[in-house]
Amino acid sequence: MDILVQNGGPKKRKITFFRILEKNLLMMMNTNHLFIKFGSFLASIMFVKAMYEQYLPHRWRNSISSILYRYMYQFLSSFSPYHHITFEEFTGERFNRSEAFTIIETYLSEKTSEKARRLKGNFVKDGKDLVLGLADNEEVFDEYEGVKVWWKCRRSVSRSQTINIYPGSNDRRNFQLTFHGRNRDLITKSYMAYIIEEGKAITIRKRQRKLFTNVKEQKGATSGRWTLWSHVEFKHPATFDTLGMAESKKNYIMNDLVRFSNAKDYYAKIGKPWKRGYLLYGPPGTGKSTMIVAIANLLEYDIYDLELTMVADNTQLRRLLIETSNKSIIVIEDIDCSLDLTGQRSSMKEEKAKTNEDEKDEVKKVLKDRVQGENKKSQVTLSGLLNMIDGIWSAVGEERLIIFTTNHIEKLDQALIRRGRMDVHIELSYCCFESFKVLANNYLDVKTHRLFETIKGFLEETKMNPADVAENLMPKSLELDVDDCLENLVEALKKAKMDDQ
Ligand SMILES: Nc1ncnc2c1ncn2[C@@H]1O[C@H](COP(=O)(O)OP(=O)(O)OP(=O)(O)O)[C@@H](O)[C@H]1O
Ligand SMILES: [Mg+2]
Repeated sequence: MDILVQNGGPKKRKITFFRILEKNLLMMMNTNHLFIKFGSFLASIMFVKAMYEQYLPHRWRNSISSILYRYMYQFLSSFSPYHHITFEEFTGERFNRSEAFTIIETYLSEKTSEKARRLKGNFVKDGKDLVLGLADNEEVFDEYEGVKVWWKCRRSVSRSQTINIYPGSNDRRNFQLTFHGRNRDLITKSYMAYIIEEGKAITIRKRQRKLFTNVKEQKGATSGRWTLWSHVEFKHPATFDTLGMAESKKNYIMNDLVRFSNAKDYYAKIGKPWKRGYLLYGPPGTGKSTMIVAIANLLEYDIYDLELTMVADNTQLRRLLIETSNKSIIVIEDIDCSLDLTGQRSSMKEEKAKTNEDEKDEVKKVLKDRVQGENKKSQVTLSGLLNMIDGIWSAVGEERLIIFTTNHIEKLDQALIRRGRMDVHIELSYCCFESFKVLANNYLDVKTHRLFETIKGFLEETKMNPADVAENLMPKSLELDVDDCLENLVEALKKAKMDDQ
């Protein structure tokens, strides 16, 4: 409300103002009537406001207003039982987003988006997913162990006159958490720890998983940092459901994996880094690589496919390890062919025997020659690899699986595969009837068939890997004819049996 005193010059007007104010204050103090006291109090405030607007230079007004507001706020909040914690979006360096703010934002986007009335949406993963978050200045409540707290996303626009080259960088956002003072301990200790854990878990759940491979050092496309890994989006439909394997073995492996992924405290208790080694061995085409994908899909981990021949030396191997993220699988496929690691701890006699054996195996010989050629560049040693698996550096990061695959377990150095390094050894073998049933169900949607008994008999007598069984089960035309597919398989099994004899 503006009060104007129009008569007289500015000096006279000022005097009139003070007189009226004085009269009001005197009236307020002298009267016994509550109503008049209150009325004159209000009138005094209005006069002060009018004088303030009339006589105070404009440049002072904002700062005086904010000081007054701050003191009034402090005065009122000293009576309030509620406490506040503020998390700024940017702390310290202006363009470094605060980790706490990001975690809270993620937490609130999932936990409170059902409760908030005003939300804001954003597309992520190249426009495939919609993420909802709290709209600016919207408040929402959350409950923790029966205690209610309030979150508010506050946004203010800086009044600074400087022009900023970064879009939106004049906006300041923060999350304000409000709670009753009597719950202070619970909120600052357990609730905050809970938010951090949940926020991180949600981030991991929602992230786009990646398949990494090691490269010669290059600049990361998004981070701009020099990196040794390049990646693509990880998408592979193989799961434990589609994996042909005896049910009991499958359950054992799945239970072991799930137990591992929930065993953070256990590993801390026994004083071991939170990692586990798996060795998958068996003939070609028995599902080793497929199982790695199934594991990654089960635990929602990233995969780091490490090509050892591309690694210059042990130091680079260590750097590669450091650059891997948590919740990931580090895979070295065909470890027996990757580098000539096997001979380094064996005696000369064993080495010679091994060479003779290899020469029988033509494919392996070609591979070995190639690897020996590439080895000239790579100086990774067995001890370097052992250190990567369980040396001091292996404790960098957590929740990681290291998986080796091989077709020839007998050729590997015992030090490499002993328990503690490769904790679980899983043999993937030729197709058994149980594996066949899983494949038949996947490929043909059949659980029983008159030819099943015949196939069972053949599978017991002959060795066919699941990859070949799967290929025979694939319909050869657009129309799915179960009889045809199963007969194809019977023919193939017959042929394999004759070849074996
Ligand atoms: N146990 C299985 N269950 C389902 N599919 C399988 C299985 N084994 C093999 N396959 C199929 O055969 C193909 C080859 O399997 P995979 O690459 O996993 O074999 P591998 O054991 O890794 O072979 P290699 O030793 O040659 O690397 C896959 O595309 C997969 O579809
Ligand atoms: Mg493979």
